[in-house]
Amino acid sequence: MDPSNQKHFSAVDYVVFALLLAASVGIGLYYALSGGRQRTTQEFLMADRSMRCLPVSLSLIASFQSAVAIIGVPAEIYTHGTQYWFIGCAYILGLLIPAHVFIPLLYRLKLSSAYQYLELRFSKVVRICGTLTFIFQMVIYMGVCVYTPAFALNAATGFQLWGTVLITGLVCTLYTTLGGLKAVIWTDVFQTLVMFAGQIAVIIVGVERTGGMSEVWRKVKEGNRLSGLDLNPDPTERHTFWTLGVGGVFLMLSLYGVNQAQVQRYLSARTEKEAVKSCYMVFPSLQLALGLSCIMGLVMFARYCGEDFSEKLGSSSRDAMVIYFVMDMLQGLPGLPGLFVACLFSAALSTISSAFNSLATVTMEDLIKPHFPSMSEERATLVSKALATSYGLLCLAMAYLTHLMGDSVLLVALKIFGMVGGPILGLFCLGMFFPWANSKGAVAGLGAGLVGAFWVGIGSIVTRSSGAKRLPPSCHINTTAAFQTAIGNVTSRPTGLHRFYSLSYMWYAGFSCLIVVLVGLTVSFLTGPMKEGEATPGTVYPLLGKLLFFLPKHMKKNVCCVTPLRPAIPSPQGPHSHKESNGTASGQHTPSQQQTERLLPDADSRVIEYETAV
Ligand SMILES: CC(C)(CO)[C@@H](O)C(=O)NCCC(=O)O
Ligand code: NA
Repeated sequence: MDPSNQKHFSAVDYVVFALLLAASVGIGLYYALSGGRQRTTQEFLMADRSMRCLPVSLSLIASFQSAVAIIGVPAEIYTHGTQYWFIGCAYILGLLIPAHVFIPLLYRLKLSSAYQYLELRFSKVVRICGTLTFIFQMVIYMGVCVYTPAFALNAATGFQLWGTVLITGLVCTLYTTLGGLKAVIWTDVFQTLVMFAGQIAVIIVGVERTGGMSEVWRKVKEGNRLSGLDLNPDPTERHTFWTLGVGGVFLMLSLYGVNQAQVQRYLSARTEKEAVKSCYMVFPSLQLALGLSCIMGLVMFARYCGEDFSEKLGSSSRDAMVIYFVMDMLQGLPGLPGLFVACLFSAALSTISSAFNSLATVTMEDLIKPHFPSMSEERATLVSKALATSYGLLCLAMAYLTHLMGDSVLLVALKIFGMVGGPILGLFCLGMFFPWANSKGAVAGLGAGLVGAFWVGIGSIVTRSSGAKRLPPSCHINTTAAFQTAIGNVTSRPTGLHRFYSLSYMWYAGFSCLIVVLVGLTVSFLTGPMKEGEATPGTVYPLLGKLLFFLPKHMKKNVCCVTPLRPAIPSPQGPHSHKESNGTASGQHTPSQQQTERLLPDADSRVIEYETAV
């Protein structure tokens, strides 16, 4: 970029930014030296299962709200209009289902890693496949997260690119390793507040400097940036109500239902009720975050009227222009550019730290501990800390990989969530909702889901079938209409495989989840489906039983093949009563020898709980 276009920081800005880093490390140090001083894995990885709902909920939004969203969403609104806002509709089911299906089921199993569920429900192999898929997902995502803010700052202000990447990665590794999950959650709380403060500051100053609310509104309307509800059912249409509001639900479920980073936070809550409450509290904050990013995109549009930034900012224009806009707006207000940079890095740090800690957890719990059952707690904690550090260093390497990709960062992040998170979601759905699914079916399903997702994902990159319609770079309605007819004449509908490749990326999660379930069920039925009572108690959610609530009980029992959500509590009438426990449609359940063996060694408490109950 031409250096004359670059904006510069004042000393105050550097101080504000340095304060953010210092405060984060300070919180890490505090939790290294207080409480149990991070000497057990229970504290380091699970925060002693003692958290309250407010910090948990702020930490939940921080996990997947990174600089990618802060920069990517305004850039999306600026170029394509406000259609993306409808992803907010997906938050409703995308949070209600985790709160009422996933959290109760996972919390009651007293897990440490979400993937432990897969061993309880299926087998060790499925657990390891699930864990490896998760590690793959988070390692790539982490690279995007650490690279994005550094790259955008570099393009707009000449801030040293790799120096910034290195500082972010190292500071984050430091406080994550020092303070464990408690530090991660409490820095998330602090960083989420800084994130909102930075966005609000830019919007207030931006509206002021573009001539007030009504002026912004007028320009946005003239430029045709306000999108109505697009109900086009075409699944290749990039953003419509269906892709965002329905496809987005699967994306949300893969993040808020089964992703270890989030499940670990639910499990760290002191009670199940607090966990559910924290999930509910994510809703307003996530809407606020989405709303602020959208408004920022609109203010930016009002300011530049869709001006094309590719000349000023080079190839990286889409994402870098957000920083350019911020620096332009905040010029002459010392401290505010620093606050925005702090906002950007808060968003990034809180995501990367969640990734480090969750990766250390699954590597420890799913890959190492099962092989060294007699490892001392002290040793295990030390290994977990070493793991957190190693993932921190790996993250720097992944940032370099992102550097080589060069696409819109929001697109890259959401594609990763869909392509890799979708199949994991499918695996959990297969286990929770389909009692017949067996372990062979699960492995085959996961494999097929990943192949399907990567086929369409890579196909779309190679054939460049993004399905994006660019809005004209102008404020005036006349040119808009002319531009749209011109576009309409040029673009023709893709056919055959090309049509498959142009599937909207918002459907990737739903599409791959569906493949996992379909292939998983087919293979299960071919290889001998599981029978009633074979699955570990509490691992199947009686979905069919709940959907067929109108059937008489004995018919449901035959059709649904369910195990109770919670080990059956004996009712006063004795063991043979037909009272339903916890609303499930099950009959009384007797554990077989096989099931007891299927429980993990560290699940002793569960076995006892169960046996005493029966
Ligand atoms: C996870 C969602 C989709 C929820 O709105 C949102 O936070 C988002 O678009 N995130 C993008 C990825 C990121 O910010 O790292
Ligand atoms: Na974040």
